[in-house]
Amino acid sequence: MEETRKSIEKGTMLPVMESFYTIQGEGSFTGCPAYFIRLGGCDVGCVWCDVKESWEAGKWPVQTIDAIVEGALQYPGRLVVITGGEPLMYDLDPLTSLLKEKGFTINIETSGTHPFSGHFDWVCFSPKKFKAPHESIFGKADELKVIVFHKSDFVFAEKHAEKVRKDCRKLLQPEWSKSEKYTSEIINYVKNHPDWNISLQTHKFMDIP
Ligand SMILES: C[S@@+](CC[C@H](N)C(=O)[O-])C[C@H]1O[C@@H](n2cnc3c(N)ncnc32)[C@H](O)[C@@H]1O
Ligand SMILES: Nc1nc2[nH]cc(C(=O)O)c2c(=O)[nH]1
Ligand code: SF4
Ligand SMILES: [Mg+2]
Repeated sequence: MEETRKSIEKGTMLPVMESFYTIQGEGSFTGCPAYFIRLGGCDVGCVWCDVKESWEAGKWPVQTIDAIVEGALQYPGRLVVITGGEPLMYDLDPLTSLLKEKGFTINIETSGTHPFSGHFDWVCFSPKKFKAPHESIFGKADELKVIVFHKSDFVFAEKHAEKVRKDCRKLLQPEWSKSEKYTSEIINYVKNHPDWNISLQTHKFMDIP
């Protein structure tokens, strides 16, 4: 028990809610086959979160990083997406080092609310009103993906855009249940603010994980 706790703290064992080979549905890598590793545990509490069952870390089996990487190696794709839950609740240095050793391209989906760790080829930063980001995310983000659930989210998006790198891609993604209302507003916004692009949750249209 104590050994497991220590291993989680070191990042050599991690709680895994699920892992699955699918098509990246969102963001810059939309359409790319990828192996998703969904770590358990999140303390952000987004009211519209589409994986609330991930929040309680203790609910999910703890796996060694060797077992996690072995799972990824079973599929032909060499792109891994680490998501959650909130993956940066854990030290991701050991897992990403091992994945890199095996030749994977490694992307992360994060709210950026915890100190940054790990080595990534692409960092998707999706800031949340429910918990402020940790300063360490701003220099790391390759993609700023803001979920639009309320009209105030456009201002929220611009506020975060001021803090990321100049070459960071800026994406607006409609919150799934409010898609009908906000997709048209996002289209208008992007046409008038061409430095922003649209991201949709295309896996939900395709009805795949
Ligand atoms: C479930 S989160 C896990 C990773 C991390 N906790 C985060 O929020 O970035 C993965 C992505 O799904 C987005 N997302 C979650 N629920 C959504 C919803 N109902 N509609 C649209 N996007 C959603 C998040 O903003 C994030 O970009
Ligand atoms: N297909 C697919 N693409 C995704 N992109 C980000 C996801 C996530 O939940 O982090 C996700 C997901 O759950 N499925
Ligand atoms: S930060 Fe991500 S996993 Fe956590 S509640 Fe928000 S959308 Fe869900
Ligand atoms: Mg998802």
